[in-house]
Amino acid sequence: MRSDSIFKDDIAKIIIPERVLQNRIEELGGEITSSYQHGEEVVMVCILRGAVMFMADLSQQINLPVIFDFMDVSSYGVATESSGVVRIIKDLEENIENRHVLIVEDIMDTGKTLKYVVDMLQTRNPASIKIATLLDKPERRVVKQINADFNGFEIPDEFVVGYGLDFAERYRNLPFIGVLKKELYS
Ligand SMILES: O=P(O)(O)OC[C@H]1O[C@H](OP(=O)(O)OP(=O)(O)O)[C@H](O)[C@@H]1O
Ligand code: HPA
Repeated sequence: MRSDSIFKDDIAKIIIPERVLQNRIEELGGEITSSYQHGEEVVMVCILRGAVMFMADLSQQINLPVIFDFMDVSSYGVATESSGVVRIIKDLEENIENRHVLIVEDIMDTGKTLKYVVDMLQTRNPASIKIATLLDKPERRVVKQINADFNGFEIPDEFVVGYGLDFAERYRNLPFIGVLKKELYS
């Protein structure tokens, strides 16, 4: 972390440093590329807002023609516990029928958000749906029928911020994944 970081006193520890994060994203890009046919077009669906950083970096490591689209769903509001009620705030612009969809998500926690998004996109008859998540907190899973095809890191059950992930909309612009000090939200 920069020594003059405005958030320095809020982060208990860094669990995934910037370099480690970027190396893994490069690997994931390779895995994703080889999982499709050569030259196949993929519609990358970024789940706003947390997956913005991951979408931007991951897409540059995928050697396929990719189309960007964005969907905004929300279940957390300003809380650190999922409300369980997923709302669509912004839908896709693209018609995904008969197209290959790669959902790009920052974190799978309870799994409720991804389950909801996958079920909804499935009704639009895409050629395929795959999921790429940067982080997975398996201990927190409530919805068991959902798995990421590509996952960056498994992390313990701690509330993390940075690299797109927020607490009350803050900390998204940190270049690493860190654990927020408990006293800031408990
Ligand atoms: O597996 P789950 O328990 O459903 O949690 C994961 C979801 O929660 C967060 O979104 P949030 O609603 O906080 O929106 P944000 O991406 O805009 O921060 C995160 O970005 C995932 O989309
Ligand atoms: O640990 C987390 N941090 C930020 N947002 C989240 N959404 C689900 N889990 C988390």
